[in-house]
Amino acid sequence: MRLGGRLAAAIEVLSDMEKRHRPAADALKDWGLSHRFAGAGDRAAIGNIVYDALRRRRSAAWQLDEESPRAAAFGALLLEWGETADSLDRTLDGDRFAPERLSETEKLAIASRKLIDAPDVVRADIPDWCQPHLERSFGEDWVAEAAALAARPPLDLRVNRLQSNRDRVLADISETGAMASAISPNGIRIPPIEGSGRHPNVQVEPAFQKGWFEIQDEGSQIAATLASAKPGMQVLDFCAGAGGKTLALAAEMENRGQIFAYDSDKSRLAPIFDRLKRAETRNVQAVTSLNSLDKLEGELDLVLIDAPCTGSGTWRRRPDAKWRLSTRQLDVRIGEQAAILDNAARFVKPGGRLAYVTCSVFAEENTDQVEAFLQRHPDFACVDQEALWNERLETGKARFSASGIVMSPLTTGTDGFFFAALERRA
Ligand SMILES: C[S@@+](CC[C@H](N)C(=O)[O-])C[C@H]1O[C@@H](n2cnc3c(N)ncnc32)[C@H](O)[C@@H]1O
Repeated sequence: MRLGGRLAAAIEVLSDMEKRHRPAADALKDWGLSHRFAGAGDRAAIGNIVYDALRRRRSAAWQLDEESPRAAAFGALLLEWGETADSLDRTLDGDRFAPERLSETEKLAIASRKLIDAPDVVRADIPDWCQPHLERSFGEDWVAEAAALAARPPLDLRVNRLQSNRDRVLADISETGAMASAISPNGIRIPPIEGSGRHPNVQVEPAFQKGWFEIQDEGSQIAATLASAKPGMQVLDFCAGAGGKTLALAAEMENRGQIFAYDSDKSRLAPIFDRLKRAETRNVQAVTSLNSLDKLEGELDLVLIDAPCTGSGTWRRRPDAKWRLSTRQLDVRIGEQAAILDNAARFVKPGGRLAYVTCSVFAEENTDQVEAFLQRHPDFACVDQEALWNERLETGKARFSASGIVMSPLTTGTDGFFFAALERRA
């Protein structure tokens, strides 16, 4: 397929998403199933246009002065693929699979509108209601922070120290362009893709099959490192999900001590069993019944809460979620987070630690939660978060406050994450 056909396909997928209110991944999968002639390269390119269009939806609408799937897809090529109105005209000319070429009105809008003059919410590429939340979290940097959340993400891997080391994995996958991560001591980064490219399918690498590495955003790796699990500890991963952080904690603990991996949703926890096996993790018990944990009350060295959240820190990877999110969902998550904090804290032993993590950048889900928790639980106190960072990591600088650490694409080059460590008084 030429660019014109790929562009037309992307418009079709974006229209389908809009009409049927469905996630990008589902709409792209369906398109692929009903267009089997399209090769892997075509699918990757169409996916890239769709995801770029979703990341930059408001800028694209501003640029073309038109809000439609067509404007979003053309905008993606103009804003992210280095195309111009002229180059698109030339490329699409004579391509019978291409969408209608840019109209004179659209061309006029492109020529006369400069993104730098656009309102803040447009340059930030966010829904209006998110502005006060981002402004509260990032102060005067909020537009730049939000814009960084609208860029393409890298592919991050975490080396499993139970089985390998970073140099060995880097040597093994050297042809992928992988390099050591900037901050995470066990991290490897494959930079963001360009244009119509795609990230290598690292899951087919023998090194992956052997359990030498996992796919995990560097921010998530850093959060697991900051949790400070040590060999021999008794640990509860209270929202374990598919076990991304559990596996990182097990490696930090060198397979010694015990991790209870609990999740209230059995289906979310299910993939953990295969992952534990592949990583050769031997100190994890997956738990699906909260009652079975009762005997651990007041006994554990570390309780990690990787809380359900809005995911506003992951908009680079899931840009469709940015437009679906609502204040109502934010309120629901805030309620869940407070309840989980109260429920999980009782397992921490006196002198033990509670680590609270979200992949959101909203203060309401982060520092506000920590501060409200401390009001309700005066037997807990925050540790010095910046000192903890410096003790656990050799480099890097995030946004530090007394009640937590915020990572973001702009400051740490990671997804947006929040981490806070609290200690229960002995
Ligand atoms: C951010 S995800 C966890 C991701 C996982 N820790 C990882 O690193 O791959 C949040 C998880 O919290 C779980 N969850 C939601 N409400 C919960 C509750 N009340 N108790 C325990 N887990 C809960 C969800 O099922 C979901 O798997």
